[in-house]
Amino acid sequence: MPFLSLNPVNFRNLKNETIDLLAREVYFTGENGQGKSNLLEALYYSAYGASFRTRADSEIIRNSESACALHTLYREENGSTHTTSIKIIRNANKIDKKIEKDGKILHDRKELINTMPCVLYNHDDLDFAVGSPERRRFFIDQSLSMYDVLYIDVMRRYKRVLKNRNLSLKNKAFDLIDTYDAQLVQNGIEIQKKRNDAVFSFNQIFGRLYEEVTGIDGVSIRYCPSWKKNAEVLPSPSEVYDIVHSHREAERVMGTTLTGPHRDRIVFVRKGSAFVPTASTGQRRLLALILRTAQAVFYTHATSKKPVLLMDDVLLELDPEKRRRVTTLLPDYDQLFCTFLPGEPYEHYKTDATRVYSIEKGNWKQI
Ligand SMILES: Nc1ncnc2c1ncn2[C@@H]1O[C@H](COP(=O)(O)OP(=O)(O)OP(=O)(O)O)[C@@H](O)[C@H]1O
Repeated sequence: MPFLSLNPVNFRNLKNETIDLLAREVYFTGENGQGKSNLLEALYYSAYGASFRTRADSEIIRNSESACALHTLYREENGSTHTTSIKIIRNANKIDKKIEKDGKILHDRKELINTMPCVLYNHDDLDFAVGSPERRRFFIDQSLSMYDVLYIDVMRRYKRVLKNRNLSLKNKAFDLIDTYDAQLVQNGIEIQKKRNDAVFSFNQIFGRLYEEVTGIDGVSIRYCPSWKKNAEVLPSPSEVYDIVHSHREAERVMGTTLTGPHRDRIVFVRKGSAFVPTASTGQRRLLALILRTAQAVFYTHATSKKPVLLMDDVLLELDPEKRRRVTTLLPDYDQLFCTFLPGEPYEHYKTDATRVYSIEKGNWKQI
């Protein structure tokens, strides 16, 4: 599934031309603020129909323009080539988005799933180690949503019922709560099970990789579901109902749903204790980086397909030895895109087949 070419049109500062991506490794090098991350963002947007940097699609349209587009050509494993085309149009107060695959309109961006699965390594990943519990839930949800349409569906159903239930609690429409509970429990249990299985699979990969890079053994990921029976066993539906009901009075007072997957926690542990509070900044950064590698391996285990890796300046902060270890432990990939600042030793990593572009003011030139 490698990208063969990308044609941005009015996408941030990128020039409106087609960039040839026909290589297993493509490097973008340039000073800060020239458009390297914009290129990675354009590739990611083509793969998922959304940005990893902003939720506001209006931001990606070039200043002073009213619409932008991204056209890609990519190849599937069987050798067939396909196209995607995404148009984003600013209309009065709203944004219209039109996604096409091989010229056919897709009504939901989830239909892009598995087209060009991208695993993105970037600065903000540090949040997975030190940010709020929501960020770690996001990571697990994203890992599952990369290949499992049913997970996307169940998450959407859960979020919808949660929103309605919270609204009823806030408006004191308590007679509706029983109906919402049935949907909350049913969808919530499905999410818990998939998250539990995903964390189990991550642990088959993560601890070993982390030890190979840092020398620290025994670091693992612990899933702490909001609805729990004990540390090992997820509760049955009737037990979940009991948990939900036992919070009813408190919820009436607070006006919000107090239990469920939206309150799940995911923590890094070592020898039974939380690992992050005692980890150094470098060790925290590596947690996030290795987590991305584990995400790529997880995807390949689940689908037998290799992802595209997008690496945005992530090697920059590592010392040379850690860099070497991280790069030798990169997961199997179909294609790799990597950004570098001028002066970074990208020559060490490149092969004869690597395509290197220098990026300046949104323009690219092969070097
Ligand atoms: N909507 C937009 N319209 C026009 N230009 C934009 C828009 N959004 C961002 N830019 C420009 O894109 C440039 C930022 O590019 P990008 O984030 O890709 O930098 P970079 O090359 O990755 O640098 P760094 O190494 O600092 O991350 C800035 O010059 C910014 O002004």
